[in-house]
Amino acid sequence: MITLAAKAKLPTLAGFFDIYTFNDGEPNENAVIVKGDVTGKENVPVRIHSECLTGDVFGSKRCDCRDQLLKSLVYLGEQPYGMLIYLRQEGRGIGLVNKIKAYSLQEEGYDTVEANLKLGLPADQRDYTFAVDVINYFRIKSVKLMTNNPEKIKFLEENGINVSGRISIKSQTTEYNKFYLMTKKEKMGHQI
Ligand SMILES: Nc1nc2c(ncn2[C@@H]2O[C@H](COP(=O)(O)OP(=O)(O)OP(=O)(O)O)[C@@H](O)[C@H]2O)c(=O)[nH]1
Ligand SMILES: [Zn+2]
Repeated sequence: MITLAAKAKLPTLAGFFDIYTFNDGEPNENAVIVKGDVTGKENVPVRIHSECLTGDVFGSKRCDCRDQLLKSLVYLGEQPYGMLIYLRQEGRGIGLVNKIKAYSLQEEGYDTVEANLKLGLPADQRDYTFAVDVINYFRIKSVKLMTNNPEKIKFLEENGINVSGRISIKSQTTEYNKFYLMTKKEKMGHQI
């Protein structure tokens, strides 16, 4: 269950959005940015983006998060309606300190999945309940999910959301992220 906490206009590099924050009884302050009027609509393009401080903010090349974030924003900015749900689940839910510990292990040769396991943590600890609640809050009839991650689609469908399509977000492969992207494809089933 979520309730609206505050809403305001948010002009961005990708056009005009509204930003919503909600109370959901959890300590994380998630943000939702909405293009146009999504209420009651079908086939709404939705990006569920997981926080990556190193990538989203600092432009780290170890991952493709910033690339996906910017491409999603530009795409949404061109649509009549759509939204981006920004979930504060850094490091696939393990937090910043653990993610940096995992990076350090990756420098010793572990891949992104093995590094989490080595730390005694699950490979992916994320939960998309907040996203489900947001989609229901706007009474959205169906979504086109902007993702390469089949787990996100599965979670939404198992929780009663009608996923009418998938929009893939192709990100740039570089010498720094190619092993990470390959691991996502081969070990985490990403459609890339
Ligand atoms: N634990 C850990 N988290 C990482 C690592 N690299 C990126 N992340 C986090 O992974 C999350 C993004 O997940 P991805 O697997 O890149 O993509 P996704 O969100 O599952 O899939 P898409 O919807 O296609 O973007 C963010 O929370 C990042 O902080 C890493 O090496 N270890
Ligand atoms: Zn990242």
